[in-house]
Amino acid sequence: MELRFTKMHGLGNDFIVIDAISQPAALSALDSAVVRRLADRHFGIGFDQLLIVEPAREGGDFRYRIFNADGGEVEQCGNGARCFARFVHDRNLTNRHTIRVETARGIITPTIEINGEVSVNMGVPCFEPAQIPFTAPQRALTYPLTIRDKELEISAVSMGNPHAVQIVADIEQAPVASEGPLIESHERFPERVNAGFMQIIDRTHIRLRVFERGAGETLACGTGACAAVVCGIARNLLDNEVRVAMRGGQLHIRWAGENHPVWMTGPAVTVFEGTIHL
Ligand SMILES: N[C@H](CCC[C@H](N)C(=O)O)C(=O)O
Repeated sequence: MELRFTKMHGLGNDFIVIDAISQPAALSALDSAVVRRLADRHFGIGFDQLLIVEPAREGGDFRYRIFNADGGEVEQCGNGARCFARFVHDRNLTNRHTIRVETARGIITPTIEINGEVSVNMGVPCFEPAQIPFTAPQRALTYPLTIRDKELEISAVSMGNPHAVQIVADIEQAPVASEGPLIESHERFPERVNAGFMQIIDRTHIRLRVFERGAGETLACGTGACAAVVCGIARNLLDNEVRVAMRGGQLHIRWAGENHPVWMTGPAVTVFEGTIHL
């Protein structure tokens, strides 16, 4: 079997996008073992996540499915949402500039801006531990989290997918490689978690690194940027509009506060087209 794919990235967080509307056989072919093999940067194509474009089922324009490099299907991907919008727009699968995209955790609405960037309403963040999911007696701004012999102070939030965010003094010295995997697989996160490391530069500017669930440290993480900003705003450490600088580039995040949606704006780039031989 052959499948056409498009290689894309959002600030270096890289994806392959597969149109399962014109290639319905993709849905049965892409099991977790195949996704893992394709994700390998030597034996496969190489990507952080695989994105699938499916026909809508619940009144949206499209359905959007996301698989991490480890083969696990997940609920949300922010950089991927911008690339998804760019993909369906550039292939004339829609003539809309604001697209209603069904995800495992509700509808998100990317808009292709005049300057070519993509803005996405990423939905309302959820801080309730049970919804993240995260084991904690009650909702709090921060929680102690013990890994090996060290107690961390984290915030926890869901952007549809789970995030644990901690503040560090120097992002370049942050223990992402050593602590990231321990946080990712911590028992208090029964579905594992994305581990964010945030350095606050000032109330409108942070630097961020994310050890992603199922992918490891990526050059950028869209939901991670949203999670870090809303946790910072909830702690009154940030204003409502924040520039998030990551290794792959910058995102602009806006949040008006509790019960409001988070807005993310940034680029989406098409790199090449290819054919998978399964
Ligand atoms: N690793 C994430 C999915 C991809 C998120 C990230 N690439 C983004 O841009 O939001 C998870 O397991 O929840």
